[in-house]
Amino acid sequence: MILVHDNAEILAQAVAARLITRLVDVQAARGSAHLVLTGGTLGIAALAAVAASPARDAVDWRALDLWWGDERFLPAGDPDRNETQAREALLDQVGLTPSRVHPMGRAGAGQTAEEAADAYAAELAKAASPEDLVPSFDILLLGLGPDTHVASLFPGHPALHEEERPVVAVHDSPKPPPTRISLTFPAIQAAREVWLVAAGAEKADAVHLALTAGHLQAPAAGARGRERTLFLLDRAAATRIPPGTSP
Ligand SMILES: O=C(O)[C@H](O)[C@@H](O)[C@H](O)[C@H](O)COP(=O)(O)O
Repeated sequence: MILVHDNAEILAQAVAARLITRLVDVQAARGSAHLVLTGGTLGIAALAAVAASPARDAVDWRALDLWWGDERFLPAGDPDRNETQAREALLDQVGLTPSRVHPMGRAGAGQTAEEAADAYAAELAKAASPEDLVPSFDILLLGLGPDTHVASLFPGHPALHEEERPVVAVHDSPKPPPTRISLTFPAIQAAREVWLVAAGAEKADAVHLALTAGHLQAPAAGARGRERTLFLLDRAAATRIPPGTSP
């Protein structure tokens, strides 16, 4: 489903409202929820909007498992880490269960990016059903790069071809910093719902490709959930959507 809002600010507010409502519904049905966060301007703005929402604490934050779709492989606390930005925007303001917050590895902690990716895969497997590699994520948020990247899956990079491992290290990222950790398509596509969030004219072509191309040409074309896929856009990012297409 494609939803278009007037501008980035309203989009962030609408994503926040939708996220709160969906988490409340999932927790009512299953008692807990798994949410995968993204970095990027909109991804963080949506978290800040959740933090400011009067309905925020309708979510049972103690019964929420938080994961990341990707991470910049930087030292703990580095302001450019998606984890740091998520903590500042929301996580430090709500009563999460610390053991249910699952940040990806940090540089300078004695692990290579590869070792950190393997450690994350083990953490995912531990939280998953015995036959699965990752938990059944209820909502997996993704931002969208102008080059159609999602998480840290960049066009032309080997991570696009990973069909087994749920998490990989990424080097030479065209978007700084160069070293990252990312979920792969198998992990992303294991999610019940994938919500792709994008705003700005510079994303319009990427949105078009995300709806019309293959995932090896445009990684965002692989951003699909098992049960539902939402493209949550502002008008400027939605100008090149071919009539009648949906994710
Ligand atoms: O670590 C990251 O950089 C993000 O996870 C990345 O995938 C981001 O979501 C997109 O690049 C969109 O970012 P903007 O919304 O800032 O354009």
